[in-house]
Parts: sequence; structure tokens; C-alpha cells
Amino acid sequence: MLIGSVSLICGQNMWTILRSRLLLSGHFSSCDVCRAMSNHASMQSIAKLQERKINKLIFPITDLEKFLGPGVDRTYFRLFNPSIEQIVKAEELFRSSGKHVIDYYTSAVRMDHTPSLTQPEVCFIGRSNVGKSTLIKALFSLVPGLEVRVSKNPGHTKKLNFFKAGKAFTLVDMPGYGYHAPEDFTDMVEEYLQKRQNLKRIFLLVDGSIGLQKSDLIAIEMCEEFAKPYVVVITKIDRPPTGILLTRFLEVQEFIVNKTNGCFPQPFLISSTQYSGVHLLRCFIAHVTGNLPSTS
Ligand SMILES: Nc1nc2c(ncn2[C@@H]2O[C@H](COP(=O)(O)OP(=O)(O)OP(=O)(O)O)[C@@H](O)[C@H]2O)c(=O)[nH]1
Ligand SMILES: [Mg+2]
Repeated sequence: MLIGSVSLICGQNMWTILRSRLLLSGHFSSCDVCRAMSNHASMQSIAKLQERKINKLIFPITDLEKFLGPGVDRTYFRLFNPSIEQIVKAEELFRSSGKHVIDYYTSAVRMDHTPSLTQPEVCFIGRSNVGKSTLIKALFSLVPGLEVRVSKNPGHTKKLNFFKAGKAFTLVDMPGYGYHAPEDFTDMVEEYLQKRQNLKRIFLLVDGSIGLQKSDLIAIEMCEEFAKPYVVVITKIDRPPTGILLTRFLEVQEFIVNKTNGCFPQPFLISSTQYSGVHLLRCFIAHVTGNLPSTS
């Protein structure tokens, strides 16, 4: 899974080149520039920040690692360690263009209502309110006008919602489990997870303040039983104090390594509101769907 690396993650020369490439590149319209500069959604927008801040945004683990002693096993912290160039290239898959249209496709309430699509698919599961829809919204934040509905009220997403990124991949937003889950949740979700042929990866979201709950353990058991590859994403990392987040992260990491077989050993850290970890996750999605270009 280790795909390419950069010596100092963001070596000075690499960033000088990246900055000039991004800022001078013809890929960005003036509208893109305005939007991108107002938040940290794109690599272009963060290229102007200090290197330390860029590092924290792309690799949020950087912020936690510094509190750990030298004895802590860091083997899996950066198992997925793409180069900056790969991250920049992967971002293109999350922009709509004439040839690569990104849009909401359809919704389904049962497996036999799901669209027959052949492109690789990834889906997002987790407790209600954990931030599934908001994460999809952040991933697609570079697509003007794309609506992904989110709510502060748990149980908001009621169907499997399919978002197509051209012919490259499909992202599927799902209803949450636990509090306010739809009554037919099990019928809707289990069969999809078990039988969907083109499903390449399940992203299982866990709240960074709360950590793994009983319902998450049931979901993990289900992924294990169906022998589907899955990944844990720790969400809302902007909320908890660092000590709490670090504890939750280490708990999740230890659980994955010691108690699971099909889970990718590196949990991803995400703040969808601040875009921390979003660039890395875009790149990981490109990777697991077979769309990540090799470095030139
Ligand atoms: N601070 C912060 N809030 C977040 C983040 N992600 C989501 N939220 C908030 O959490 C609430 C729930 O977000 P949703 O994305 O709708 O959650 P969901 O998992 O899709 O919920 P259901 O559809 O009900 O299962 C909303 O109020 C979001 O604004 C984050 O990274 N940071
Ligand atoms: Mg939702």
C-alpha cells in the first residue's frame, strides 16, 4: 500500500515548484481561484500557506505525532504516503469538466433499486450524525453547484445516494446507524454491502470526540463477515482537545491492528469543515478505485 513518498513530505524545492505550477496553471478559472482562496478546499488554496500549516492540513497526524514519545509504534501512521504531485493529480478527479462530469446520479432504498454501474464504487457508513454527508460535500467542494444535503439532526440521510465522478468512480452516501436510523436500515444497507460487485472500499466513519461505540463494533463485524475491505475515518477532528483526539486515534489504531483482518491499518483523520485530511482522502479514493496516476 505504500505508494511513493517524498523525502521531507514537503521539501522546500517541491513546494516552490508546486506553488508556481498551481498558481500559474491554466487549470483554474478565476471563479475557482476566488472560491479556492476563501477556504482550504483545494491544493491551490493551501499552496500559499506556510509549510507547517500545509503539512498539518494534508497530514493531520503531524499535529498528533509530536505529542508521542519515541517508543510509540508509528508503523502504520503513514502507510498511505503519496507524493504531493499525486495528491495534486488526484484532485483533478474531484473537479467537474466537459469530459468528466461530477453529479448526483440517483437514490435507492433497496439493493434491487441500485443503479447498475460498472465503475469502481466506495461508500460511507457510520453512526447517524458522524459526518458522512458533510465529508462527501467536502470531497466534492470543488464542484460548483453540487448539492449534498447535511443536517445537524441525526437520521437525515434516508436513502443510498449515488454521486458519479464521470467514468472514474461513484461515491455512495448512506443512512446512519444507531440513533434515528431508518427502520429498514438493515435491509437497505446490509445487502448492498454484501452483494455490490463494484464496491471497492467501505469508509467507516467514527467521531473523533467519541471514538468506537458498540454500534461501530457491529458494523466492523459486518465488514469482516462480508470480507469487504474497509477503512476507518476519524471525523470532526477540529472539535476535541488534542489529548482526547490522540487517545481516540490510538484506541482505534490499536483495535484495527489487533482485532481486525480486513481493515486498512491506518485510520484517516478528517475535519470536513476545515478540510484537514480531505486532500489525502481524495488521493486515497483515487488510489483504491484504480485512478491514481503514478508520479512522472
Ligand atoms: N465541527 C465539525 N462539524 C462537522 C464535521 N462534519 C460534520 N459536521 C457536522 O455534523 C452534523 C452532521 O453532519 P452530517 O454530515 O449530516 O452527518 P451524517 O453522518 O450524514 O448524518 P445522517 O445522515 O443523519 O446519518 C452537521 O451539523 C455537520 O455540520 C466536521 O468535520 N467538523
Ligand atoms: Mg447524511
